[in-house]
Amino acid sequence: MTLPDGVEYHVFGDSGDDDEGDGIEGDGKGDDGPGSLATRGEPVYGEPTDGEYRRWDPHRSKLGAMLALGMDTGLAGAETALYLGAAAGTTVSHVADFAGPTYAVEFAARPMSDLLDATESRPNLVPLLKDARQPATYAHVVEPVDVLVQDVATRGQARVARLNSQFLREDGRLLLAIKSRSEDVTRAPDDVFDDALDDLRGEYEVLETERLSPYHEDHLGVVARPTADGTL
Ligand SMILES: C[S@@+](CC[C@H](N)C(=O)[O-])C[C@H]1O[C@@H](n2cnc3c(N)ncnc32)[C@H](O)[C@@H]1O
Repeated sequence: MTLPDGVEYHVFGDSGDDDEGDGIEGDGKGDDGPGSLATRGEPVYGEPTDGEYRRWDPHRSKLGAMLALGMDTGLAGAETALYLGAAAGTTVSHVADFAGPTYAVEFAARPMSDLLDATESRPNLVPLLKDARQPATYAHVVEPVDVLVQDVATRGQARVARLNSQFLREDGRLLLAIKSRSEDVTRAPDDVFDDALDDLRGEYEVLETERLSPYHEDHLGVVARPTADGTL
């Protein structure tokens, strides 16, 4: 697996709580060396740091889990990114550490102040207090992007990804985490994932899927690319 430029494995030492035993160090599919996934930037969520490195905790980040599990995200670094479901900035701050312009959409006002704090040292991180189900409300701000990252814990996650495909370049990637319980707590996760993948098709070609356990239970990581029609 290739990590994007700006993301690497770094040994934080004892206090850094490196990922031994989590399936990353030594035997993880995504093992690019010893230590823990890290980017360089100001800390955001109390994560361990070592100089300019900050640990990217895959237990707290679906995209971090996708990278730690060795999924082929297609990320190279310096991409233009649209992130849906930014919350307080845990994951999108790591994205902004290695990406170019990074638009962060979040509709809840409460986590916004933490997200704004994360933007202070990241001039490339653009917070948008918007509903990801209404892309027309931010279409005038967001330029075409190389990667659409989505982690919205809401019903209709595939629909949200379809609605936002308009921003994705033809050769871009959708990196989606689907949470089965947000769709229907009563159904088997595999059935929920099958329906969501069916819903994506037409707008996206699914390239890879992987359950995000042991980091996130009942979540599916999806890498997809837009189909030719209707993209920028
Ligand atoms: C699981 S949390 C995201 C965690 C975040 N991605 C991270 O790793 O740091 C899901 C977030 O999606 C947001 N959300 C849910 N539905 C949304 C929508 N329609 N538009 C924008 N944000 C939404 C929620 O408010 C919540 O903050």
